[in-house]
Amino acid sequence: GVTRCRPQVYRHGDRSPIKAFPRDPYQESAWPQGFGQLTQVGMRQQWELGQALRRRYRDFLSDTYRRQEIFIRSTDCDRTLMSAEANLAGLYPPGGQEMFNPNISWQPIPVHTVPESDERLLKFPLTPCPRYEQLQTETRHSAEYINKTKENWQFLEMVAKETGIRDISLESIWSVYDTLFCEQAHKMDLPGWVTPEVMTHLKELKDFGFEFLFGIHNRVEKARLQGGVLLDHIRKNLTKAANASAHQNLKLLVYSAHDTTLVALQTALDVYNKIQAPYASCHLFELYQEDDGNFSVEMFYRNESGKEPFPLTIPGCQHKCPLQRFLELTDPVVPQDWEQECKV
Ligand SMILES: CCCNC(=O)[C@H](O)[C@@H](O)C(=O)O
Repeated sequence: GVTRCRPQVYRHGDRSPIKAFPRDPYQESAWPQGFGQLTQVGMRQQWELGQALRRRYRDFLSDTYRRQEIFIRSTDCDRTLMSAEANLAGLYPPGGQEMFNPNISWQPIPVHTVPESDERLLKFPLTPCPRYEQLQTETRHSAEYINKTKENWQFLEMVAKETGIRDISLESIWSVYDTLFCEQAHKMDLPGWVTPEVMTHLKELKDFGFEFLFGIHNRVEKARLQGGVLLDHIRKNLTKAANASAHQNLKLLVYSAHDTTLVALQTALDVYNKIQAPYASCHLFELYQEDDGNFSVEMFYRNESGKEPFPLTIPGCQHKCPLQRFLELTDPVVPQDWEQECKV
C-alpha cells in the first residue's frame, strides 16, 4: 500500500577510541584527529549506508533532494554530525541541475542538533533520573550481575593490572575492549597480554555491560525511563503520519546517534540481540497504508554492510504489525511523564 513516514536511527561510523587506559602504548597523539573522531573508514561506512538507503527507497524518495521530505537530527558530537553529512552524501548525490559547482558532486543538506547539555532524546543513558539510578543499584545487587562479576573476578583483576585501571568492573570494561578494538581495527600492534581469547572474553563482558544499562533487572521500567523516550517520539511521528492527509510530505526522519541509542531503543522494543550495535548499523521503521486503509508498521535492522536489512518483529505481533497493535504493545514502555517517573 501507500508508504509514508520512515523514521531511522543509526550509530555513527568507525571512530578513534574515546580514551586510552593508563598503560596503553597509544595515547591521544597516536590518532590523527585525537580521541572520539570519525575516521575515513567511518565516513565510507556512512556513505555506503546512505547509498544502500537510496537503493532501498528509490521508489519512495524523490530522485532530487526536497527539503520537506527529510529531517535529520544528530547528537552534538563531531562523529555523529560528520556521520550524518557522509550519510547524506550517499543518500542525495546531486543530479546535474542540483550541483552548485560542476566539480563537486555533493550538495549541502541541513543536519539539526541541540547542545549536548540539552540533549534528551538521542544520548543514552538519559540522566539525571534518580529512579533509573535506583534500578541500576538494584541491578548491581541482582544474582545475575553478582555471579557474572564473581565468575570473571580473576580475569578482571588481570585486566586491571595490565591496563593500570584500578576500579575495573563490568560497567567500565567496555572501554578497555573499545580501545583495543579500535587499535586492532586500525592495524596497530596490541600489547602481548591481549590474546585472541582475551579479546573474546573482553567482548563478552562488554556486551554484558550493554545489557546492564537497559536490561537484566526490570527491563520494562528501565525502558520507560530510557529507550521509551525515543520510542515515544517515534510513535508520535508515526501516528501523525497516519492521520495526515495523503499529501503528507515528511518521508524520512533520520537520527544520527550512538550504540547506546540503538541498544536503548531495541531493548525497549524487546528486539535487542544482546550484541552492541555495530558502526553505522541502522534501525528502520516503515509505515504502510494497507489497501483496506489501515496502517501497519514494519521494522528492519541493518547491522551488516553489503547485506539487506533483516526484519525485526516485536513480540506479540507479526512482522507487518498493525499500527494500533504496535501502539498497544509499546504503551507499557513509554513514559507518561518522564520527569515524574524519574522521581524517587
Ligand atoms: C562516554 C563515551 C560514550 N560513547 C560514545 O559517545 C560513543 O559514540 C559510543 O556511544 C559509540 O556509539 O561508539
